[in-house]
Amino acid sequence: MTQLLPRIFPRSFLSPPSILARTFTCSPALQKQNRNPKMATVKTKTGQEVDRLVLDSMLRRRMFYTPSFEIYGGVSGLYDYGPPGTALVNNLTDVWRKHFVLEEDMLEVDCTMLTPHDILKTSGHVDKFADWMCKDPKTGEIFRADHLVEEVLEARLKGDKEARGQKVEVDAEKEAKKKKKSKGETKAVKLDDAVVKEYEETLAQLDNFDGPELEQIIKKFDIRNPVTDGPVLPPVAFNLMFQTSIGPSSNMPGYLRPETAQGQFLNFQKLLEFNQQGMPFASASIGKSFRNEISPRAGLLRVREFLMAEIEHYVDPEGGKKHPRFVEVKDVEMSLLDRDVQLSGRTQTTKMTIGKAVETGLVDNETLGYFLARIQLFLTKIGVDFNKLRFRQHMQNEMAHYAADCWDAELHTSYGWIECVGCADRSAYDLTVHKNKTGAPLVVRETRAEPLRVEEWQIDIEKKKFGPRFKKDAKTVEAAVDALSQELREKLSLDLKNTGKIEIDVDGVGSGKVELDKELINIEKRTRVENVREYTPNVIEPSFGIGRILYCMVEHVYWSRAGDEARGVLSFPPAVAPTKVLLVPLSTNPAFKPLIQSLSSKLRKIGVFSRVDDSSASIGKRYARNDELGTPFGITVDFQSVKDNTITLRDRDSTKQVRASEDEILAALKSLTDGEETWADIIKRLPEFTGQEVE
Ligand SMILES: Nc1ncnc2c1ncn2[C@@H]1O[C@H](COP(=O)(O)OP(=O)(O)OP(=O)(O)O)[C@@H](O)[C@H]1O
Repeated sequence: MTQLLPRIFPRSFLSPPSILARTFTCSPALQKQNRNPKMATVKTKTGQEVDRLVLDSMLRRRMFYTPSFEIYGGVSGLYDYGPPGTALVNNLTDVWRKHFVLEEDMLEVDCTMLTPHDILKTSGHVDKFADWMCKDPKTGEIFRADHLVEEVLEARLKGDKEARGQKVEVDAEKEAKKKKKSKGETKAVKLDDAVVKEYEETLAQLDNFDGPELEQIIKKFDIRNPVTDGPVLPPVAFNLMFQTSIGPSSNMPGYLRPETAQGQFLNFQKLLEFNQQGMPFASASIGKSFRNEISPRAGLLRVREFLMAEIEHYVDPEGGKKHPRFVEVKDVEMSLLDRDVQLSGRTQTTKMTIGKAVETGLVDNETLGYFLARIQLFLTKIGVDFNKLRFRQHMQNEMAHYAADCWDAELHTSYGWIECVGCADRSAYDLTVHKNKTGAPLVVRETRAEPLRVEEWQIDIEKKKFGPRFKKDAKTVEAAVDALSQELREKLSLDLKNTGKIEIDVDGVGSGKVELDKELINIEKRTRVENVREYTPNVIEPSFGIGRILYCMVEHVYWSRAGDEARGVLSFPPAVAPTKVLLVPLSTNPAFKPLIQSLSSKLRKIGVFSRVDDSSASIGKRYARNDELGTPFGITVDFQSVKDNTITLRDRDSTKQVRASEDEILAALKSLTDGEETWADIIKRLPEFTGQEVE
């Protein structure tokens, strides 16, 4: 009997009311998706060009993933993973844990997904975690503004190329969608050279634009609904968080978290204590995040619920943010696409070691550089093709105002370059805002070797009067006073002396301005002797989207045997392959059963996940099925095995086999799946088998 893969697979956490109320609605978005026009081309690792539709249908047929709630019509942007997909996710996160958490002694935490409003208000998500969308007032269609600009300008550039008789790479998916919905196809219209340049420059910097800038671009280039050619309204901000309320009384608004980071920041003080005040250190977390994307598309690449793996590395901002292990990665060569190149409208990457990139200041500091290199090592370990990987620096406007530097690891696929990992130096922003809001000491305290004498402007607050004057806002006002810079304190001390009162800005209190007089505060220059240094650590944050990485990696390891599209192979490295070894008895003869059962149990004991295929299909068919599932090794049991306990081991990629005793093959499998040996090592030390299995 065929041994089944584990049947536990995570379902989407989000359920539409239609499912919960058991009524039927059919999502037009999913219907559109299911119509599945001819797709773009996947360039495989062996250089073939395969229609993406072929890979897509293989992944669905083998149940790597499937649209959630499909029999109810589905909801775009929500997917369930099937057994091989779930195993792949688990193996990816397992490698991630070993590569980052274990290797660096990180402190892993698991925080709640439900987050009260106040936390996300303080972090800035309530006000700023938004994308820009525009609406076609006639059809009601909603577009993500930057995607709309991209689509229209790319179509015009394509039309220009056609008119100039140049070769055009066609994204057949987009073309087919367009044709289906409209009369119009891309028009072959020659553009002015200056216009082409302007379009290209705009596209290269698209991530750099905010809403008003996108509005200007839409006006300037007369961007319209690509289907109806109708005008669209100016972009408006759309917050991407799913709102909910916590508890039955609905008086505690909350959100499903859009990232795992905030839970880690809020536990900083306890984690530092757990780490016995040792700095630097990192926390890490793997968990679901939720974003109400305006236009989810491209399968797993843009979804509304996804697994994130995030690291928050806390570092002393003084001393250049050095990393003690940077020397181990400094020679790692990387493809870097820097900000200046993008601003000039180009997309060429520079190959450079990370050591050089940090030395020349291209990458801001060692700790950031260390993580960029470690991200690359992780991605190539799980099967990502180095030649389809680049690190793109964020442009100034693209970064949050507090970020010091930010790079995305992007992977090239049939959808173009896709951001899969973000790596940002978030400075001290997050810990500072939460500290200011709550008064919790999210800081590091270190005893100084030599006491430090500091001349500074100090503010004394008359607490007895402060409370009655500001009531519930007293703490917030006090925190704002504490946060005043030395420069401002000096200026305010003069104002206070001259006018008897001052005004300061306080976030979240009425109009934001608060008046303070001499009765409430006093500002004076004094000398302070500091025995303990107190500082807010800076945070370097590598942030991984597991689903995106999974899909891009699948495209990178995909190829078809002998150029035959029907014979797909997924060459997963053994560490991430859903099943490590397939056990195949030569036929359904009961004589093979005891040996298969004993092999199965021995493999379980040594921790190598196997699966039995004892169906009546031919051996070739059974292996072909497992090529599609990416199973790297196969053991065949024949009558020779029953006699002398020798078995064959087959390598998925080369289809070569070796024959040896059961013990030798099991030991080889263990070292192959642990990554201690490769197939090239095995075939050197065990006899190759080129004959036929004994029937
Ligand atoms: N809607 C999504 N679907 C799947 N993965 C996502 C989604 N949004 C973000 N991610 C993943 O989470 C990682 C970190 O999130 P981050 O906030 O940096 O993404 P982002 O810059 O908002 O992404 P994008 O610009 O593509 O919307 C991304 O690199 C990506 O792998």
